[in-house]
Amino acid sequence: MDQRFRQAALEYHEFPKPGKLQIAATKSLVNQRDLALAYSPGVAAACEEIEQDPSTAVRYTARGNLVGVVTNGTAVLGLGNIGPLAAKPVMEGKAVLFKKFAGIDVFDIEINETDPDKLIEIIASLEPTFGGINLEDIKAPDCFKVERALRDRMNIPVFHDDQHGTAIVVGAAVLNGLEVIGKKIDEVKLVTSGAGAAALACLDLLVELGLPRKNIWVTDIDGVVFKGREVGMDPDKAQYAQETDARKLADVMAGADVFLGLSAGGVLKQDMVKAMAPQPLILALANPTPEILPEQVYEVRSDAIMCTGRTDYPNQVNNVLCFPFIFRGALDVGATTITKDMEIAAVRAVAELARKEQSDVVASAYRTQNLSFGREYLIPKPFDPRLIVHIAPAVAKAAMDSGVATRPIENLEAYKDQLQQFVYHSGTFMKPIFAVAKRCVQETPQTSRVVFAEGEDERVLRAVQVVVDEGIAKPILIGRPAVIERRLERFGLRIKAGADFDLINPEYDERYKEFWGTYYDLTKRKGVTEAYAKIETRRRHTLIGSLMIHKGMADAMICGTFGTHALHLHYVDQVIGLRTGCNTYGAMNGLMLPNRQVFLVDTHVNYDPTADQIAEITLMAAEEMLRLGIEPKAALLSHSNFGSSNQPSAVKMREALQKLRDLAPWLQVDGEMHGDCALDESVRNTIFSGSNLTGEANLLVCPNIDAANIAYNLLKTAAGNGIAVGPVLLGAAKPVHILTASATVRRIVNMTALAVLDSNSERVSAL
Ligand SMILES: NC(=O)C1=CN([C@@H]2O[C@H](COP(=O)(O)OP(=O)(O)OC[C@H]3O[C@@H](n4cnc5c(N)ncnc54)[C@H](OP(=O)(O)O)[C@@H]3O)[C@@H](O)[C@H]2O)C=CC1
Ligand SMILES: CC(=O)C(=O)O
Ligand SMILES: [Mg+2]
Repeated sequence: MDQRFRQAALEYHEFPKPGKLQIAATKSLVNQRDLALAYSPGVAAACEEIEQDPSTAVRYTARGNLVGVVTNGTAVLGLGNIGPLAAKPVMEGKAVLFKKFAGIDVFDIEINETDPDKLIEIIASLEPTFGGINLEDIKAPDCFKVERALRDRMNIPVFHDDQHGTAIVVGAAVLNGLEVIGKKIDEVKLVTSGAGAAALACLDLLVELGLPRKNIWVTDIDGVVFKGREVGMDPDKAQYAQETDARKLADVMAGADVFLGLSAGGVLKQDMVKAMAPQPLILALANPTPEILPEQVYEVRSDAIMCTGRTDYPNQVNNVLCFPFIFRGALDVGATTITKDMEIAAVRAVAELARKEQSDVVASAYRTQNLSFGREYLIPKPFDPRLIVHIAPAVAKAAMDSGVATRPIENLEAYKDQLQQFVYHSGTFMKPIFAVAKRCVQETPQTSRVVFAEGEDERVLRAVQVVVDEGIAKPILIGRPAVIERRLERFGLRIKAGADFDLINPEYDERYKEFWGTYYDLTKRKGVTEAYAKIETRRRHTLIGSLMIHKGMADAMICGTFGTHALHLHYVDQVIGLRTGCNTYGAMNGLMLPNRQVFLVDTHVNYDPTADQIAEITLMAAEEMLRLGIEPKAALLSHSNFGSSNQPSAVKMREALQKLRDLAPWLQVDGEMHGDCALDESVRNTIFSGSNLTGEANLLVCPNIDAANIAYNLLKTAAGNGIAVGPVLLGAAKPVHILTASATVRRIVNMTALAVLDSNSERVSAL
């Protein structure tokens, strides 16, 4: 890990609050009555029900959706025995992944105990708290004993993620890898480096999938696992001992079709790779440093297929593809354990998903990568929103078939639909946009230059630090060099002018004459004199940024962190103007709330838009949402509900609806309607039947700027920790986003990624 990334990781963990987790209450507690219900005396009712019938705990407590991620810190990633306290960041991380990818709540439990028997007692005693136990980073062979004992004793799923989560994903990658190179699982030779928790569980599952035991050669820190070896042996390892004189990894690599590394960084050498069979499949999965890096493999074997455990290379084989979803399925049917059949169902679901056509969401999100099934895409990406919809129902069904489901699901199709909703509500949608932006920067930096008009602002500087760390844009800052340098130092930021970003000094730039000349040419018939053009070009940074885009020196702009929207739009309009075919600008704001995504228009531009403008803005917003991989469902909002009022604003929305129906017959849109009808289909259906709008609307179109702006700010503030995206400027000829004075660092970063997507739109949509 380089020093910069290390520093970024530490900052991520420390700010704005230490750690990655907090507890959130699911019930309101705002008055005396709530207090009486939540606590004494009301809570006693829930206690008594559970005492009489323990199965009701799933109704009255959070247990049914609560998993304990439990470790004693004895084999943490590839870091070794670093102890339970140092393991806590990893366990918090697993908790975040459970929540983000599958909506599962987690308590991370770090236990200061290395004696496996005592560990078993402690964990077994936690059964009343949890719906499932995810064991994590406990060293082999203790982990085998602990898991077996807990599976016997506990009546909830116990799953050692490093064993079975890894095995499931490795199983899928091996099945798909062999399919790509045309080899059969019962004919290949496999060599491991590592004979610990992960490696042995992978081997057990691969044997289950058809790999003959005699074709497996296991090595660990003491070399080859052979019959008669006495050092570092245990019964689980002994099952794979071979009758052989070979003693070292290098001795068994000749002719190997598959290498499975679950040991430590740098163990596999180029000479060993050279000795492998044609088209070798190499899974170098040690974290954070793999047994060998892909570039080292390709130097000596261009015919190899590579997988690592890391995000920054293709084919990320990591148990994150499995554990959130296998628990989702198991919890939803109240499984009492996780059976081999549930694991195999998960393997098949992961493997099949990579072979399927890409969903719209994934295709639009990762469009710049080659994501058709093949050498660089053996298994799905962790942010593939289809994972939950595929794996969880497969696991739930296998649990029911195995007879371990205490709450069987009658209608699996309805269950899939319910999980689909989760995908859209989970707010993971920014991440793939970052991935595309990053790819654009790597491949076409010349069209990924974003100019930040307010380059001296603290939030902008902090955001640019993230932009540079993440590699999601080529930043250009407008600001005084001495001021920027001083502030970077004061805020402890690491970015440097020249190396990480270009700097435009508004007080002195050789191109000043060229800039004001262009501005004057563009505006001399709009009342701007030469003298005024000179003054404006020196003091208005949004104007300088717009001129840079106009002259091809930048590709996109982020501005507006001070002042009014109109102040900035004025210069954008003068220099960049409307996109061909557009008659108006509009502003769209998105909110990624915990349980829904909504976009609102027009929050910032048109004070009282006409019906034509509303129709045009709605259409531009819907198209922008489609580009983000979100299916737009538009509601035209009003104080009037489907014709209940004839006030001018209601009539205007009805006219806008007719225009939209003509302009965009493909768009799900209806109105005019109340806000509750928009967001709740059941309310809508009681008022009006036959709407072409189904489900929850996610594009809320307001009759005027007051309504849109007020609704947006109320929702944003009331929702607390939702992610805000916007305002997205609609209608401009080039990607420019005018933010607001309340823009946060996170919002600036999000908008930068969006701007890069826009500035590469021709390339992105051509691919
Ligand atoms: N990509 C993924 O999803 C996952 C990756 N992993 C990674 O796999 C690795 C092992 O994890 P886990 O099985 O949980 O840990 P364990 O401690 O249970 O096993 C580690 C194994 O690797 C062996 N080993 C350690 N150092 C070397 C070395 N230099 N050369 C050869 N063998 C060595 C150990 O041998 P001995 O016991 O003799 O010391 C042991 O057999 C870690 O790097 C971890 O990050 C784990 C789970 C999931
Ligand atoms: C991914 C994981 O669980 C590990 O490396 O330990
Ligand atoms: Mg682990």
